[in-house]
Amino acid sequence: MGSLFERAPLPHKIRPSSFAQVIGQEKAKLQLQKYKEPVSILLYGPPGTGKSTIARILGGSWKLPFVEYNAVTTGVADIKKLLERSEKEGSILLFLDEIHRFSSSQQDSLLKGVETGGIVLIGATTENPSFRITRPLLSRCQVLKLEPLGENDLLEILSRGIESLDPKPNITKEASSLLVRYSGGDARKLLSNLEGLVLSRDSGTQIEASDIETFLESRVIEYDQSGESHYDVISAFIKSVRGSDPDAALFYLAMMLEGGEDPLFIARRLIILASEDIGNASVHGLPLAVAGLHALETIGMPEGRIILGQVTTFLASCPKSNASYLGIGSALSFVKERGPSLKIPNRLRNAPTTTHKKEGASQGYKYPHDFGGFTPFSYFPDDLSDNPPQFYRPTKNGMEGKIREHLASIWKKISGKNYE
Ligand SMILES: Nc1ncnc2c1ncn2[C@@H]1O[C@H](COP(=O)(O)OP(=O)(O)OP(=O)(O)O)[C@@H](O)[C@H]1O
Repeated sequence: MGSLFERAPLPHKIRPSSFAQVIGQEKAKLQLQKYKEPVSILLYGPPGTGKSTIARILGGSWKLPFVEYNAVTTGVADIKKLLERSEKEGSILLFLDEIHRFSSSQQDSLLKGVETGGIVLIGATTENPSFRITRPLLSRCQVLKLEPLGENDLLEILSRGIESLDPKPNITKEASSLLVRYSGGDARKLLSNLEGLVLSRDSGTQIEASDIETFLESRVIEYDQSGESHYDVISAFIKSVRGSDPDAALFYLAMMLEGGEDPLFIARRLIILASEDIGNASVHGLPLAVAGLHALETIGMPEGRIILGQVTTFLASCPKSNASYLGIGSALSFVKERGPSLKIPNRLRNAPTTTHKKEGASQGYKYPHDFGGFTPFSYFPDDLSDNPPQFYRPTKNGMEGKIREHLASIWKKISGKNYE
């Protein structure tokens, strides 16, 4: 058991690292321990009952590199990249949380890897796989159902949590039962509530049933981490940052933190936003968001809230541009349509040998620094030179405005570019 990070949230800190430490789930454990060789599995069960925990344990016992994605923030391109990596490095265990959020075509992108064994998939879902997982994927996976954790299981997990806290809190039996009842069978919620409760009180005082009620009542916002409200709040959060409203963004950030959302999940979403919605309008956005994730991993909670608060307010206050996001999107569509038939022009090829030179490689290339840093030149394949496509259309926002002015000034005599 344990986490790399001393200050990691309690559920992470005491996550079981072997089947012997997993409480309950006897039927599933019995079945899982039979899988000596890697197999792809769909774990179906209520939130906080051990799905990601089990995936990690399997990864360890099969000695496979472990990659964790959430289907909400993952696309076909990520799966393709993983497949390419597995072709070079061998099998990879992909733990795909919320797999039911993948569309049919996204699920199809997993088939090749699962079929060849390059990707050993462990998909986690709270929804019945027969309805939400495509037939071809379903037929390639073992389906295992995790049961809701019973009262005794939850009490055992709670006492593990209590034992691991320093100083060890003093909680009455009634208070423990109440915490279990309010967890709704979700061990993560149970442990997060315990941690929140202990942090909100002076150490050494006895925690009674009435304290639990007061504490939980103060959490006015009903926030269901794996249900619809999780997606509604993260969506409202992202939209507020994108919409440059730091106050609304902080409001939704606070809602997520109060509700026990995984802070690392929030930090990862901010990294994507920094590139997708701010991009070159403020080039400080992406490095700050990445630094935020690293800082959070090092510092943990509750201080991690300060880091998330800073990253959120900065990104919300930055000028916005989705020009590079749109640019790579249209370049990818273009290459998909035209790419294979287009040749790299000789003037851009390297000429390391005399044969290359004889073929004309590098002939006509103009080294921009010989011309003061820039000289007009045709970089596209010859078939496109007459009418070169323009993918990047910088906005006038923030620093991108300067980029746009610069590009306009150097490319002004060249047809096909439009920076007006
Ligand atoms: N069966 C269990 N035995 C012991 N601890 C558990 C068990 N299930 C969950 N936990 C505790 O709860 C935490 C969260 O569990 P885990 O991430 O495995 O749940 P999950 O089923 O993947 O949830 P979700 O669907 O919400 O992602 C774990 O880190 C661990 O501390």
